[in-house]
Amino acid sequence: MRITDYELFHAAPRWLFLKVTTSDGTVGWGEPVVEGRAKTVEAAVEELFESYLLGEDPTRIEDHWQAMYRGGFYRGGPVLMSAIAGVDQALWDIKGQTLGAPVYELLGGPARDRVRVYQWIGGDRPDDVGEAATEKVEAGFTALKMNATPEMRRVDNPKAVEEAVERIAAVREAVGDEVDIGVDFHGRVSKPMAKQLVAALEPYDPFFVEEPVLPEHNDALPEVAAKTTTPIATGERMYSRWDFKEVFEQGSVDVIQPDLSHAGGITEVNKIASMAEAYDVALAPHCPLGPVALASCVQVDAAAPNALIQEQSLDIHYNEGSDVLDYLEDPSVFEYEDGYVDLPEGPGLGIDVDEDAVRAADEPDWHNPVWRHEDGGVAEW
Ligand SMILES: O=C(O)[C@@H](O)[C@H](O)[C@H](O)CO
Ligand SMILES: [Mg+2]
Repeated sequence: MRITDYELFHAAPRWLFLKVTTSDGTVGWGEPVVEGRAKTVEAAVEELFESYLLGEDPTRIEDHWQAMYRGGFYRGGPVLMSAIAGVDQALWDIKGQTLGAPVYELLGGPARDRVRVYQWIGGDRPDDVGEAATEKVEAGFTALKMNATPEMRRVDNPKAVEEAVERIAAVREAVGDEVDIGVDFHGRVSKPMAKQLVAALEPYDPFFVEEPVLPEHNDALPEVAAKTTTPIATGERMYSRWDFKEVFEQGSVDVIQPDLSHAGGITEVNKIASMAEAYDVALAPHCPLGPVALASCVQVDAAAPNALIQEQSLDIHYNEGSDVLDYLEDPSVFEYEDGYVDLPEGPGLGIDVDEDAVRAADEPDWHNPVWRHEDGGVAEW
C-alpha cells in the first residue's frame, strides 16, 4: 500500500482538513491547522507531500514522523509541528482501518471506558458568565472553562483583579461545588499580575489555572505556582517532547495541555503523555478545533492512564456558525452523557467525515483580533 494522493480543505469556522488516499483506496483524515494560520500550515503540508510522502508506505508512521521532523534539519514550532500533526492523524486513521481497530487499541488498548469532557463558557470578555455556566451545566457538562481576564496592564490596579475575582465568583455561585471550573489566563497576564491573580482566585477553587504566563516565560512558573495550591496547567503553545522537558523537570505544572493538531499528532502527544506520567502530571489535551482533532484527542485520552479531561468545542459557534458535528456522517460519536463521551468503536479515528459537507463548507477567514492597550501598545489576545 502506498500514499497516492492528498487534498486539503479550508472549512468554517477556522479549520483545515486533510484527506489522504492510498493505493488500495483507503482514506484517512487529519486536521493540520493553527488557528488563524490555516494557509501557512497548508503550504507546509503540501511541501511534506510533494517532497517526501507521496509514494511512501502509510503504515510506517514512526519512521515518517522521524523523517518529517528530523529529516528537514529545521524543526519544531507551531507551523511545522501542526503540519506533521495532521499527516500523523491521517496515517493513524489509515493504519487503524487497515487493521480493523480503533487507534487506542493500537496504543495498548483502553485505559478507561469513557472520557470526561469540559466546555468553554463566555466569550473573551464575558459579562454574564454565571448564566452561561448554568446553561452548560443544564446541558449536561460537569466541567467548564472560562477566561480569567480581558487584556491586563503589566502592572494593573486592584479593580482589574477584583473584576476577575467577581467573574469566577459568579460562576462558582451559579454552579456550586460539584462542577469544575478551569480558568484560562490565555498568556494575557504578566508575571507580577499572575502571582496576584492565582492567589486571589484560589478561594473559588479553580480546577486549574491555564497559561498563567506565556509559554516563553515558563521559567516563571515555579514562582507563580508558589503563590497557590490551585493546579497549574499549560501546553497549548508547546509543540514537542523537547518543549515540555523543562516544565516536567521544574515540577511546577500539574496538568499539561498539548494539542493533537499542534504538537506532532497522535504519535508525539502519546509520548508526551507518557513523559508526564513519569512526573505525576495529568494530560488534558487542548482542542478548540474540529472533529478530526477531537477524535484524535479521544483516541489518546482513551489509552493514556494519566488523561484527566478533554477540551472540546461542541456547541461553540464561533463567529461563522459551524460546529464540530456539522462535518460528520454520524455525529452521535461525540454525544456526551453526564459530562463524558464514550470511546468510539469504529476503526482508525472512529469518525466518518462527511466529505460533501467539508467540500461545501464556507472558506474561513478567521484571524484573531490584535488587541491594544489604552496607550496604543499591542496587548496579548
Ligand atoms: O484554551 C483554549 O481553548 C484557548 O486558549 C484557545 O486555544 C485560544 O483561544 C486559541 O484558539
Ligand atoms: Mg487556552
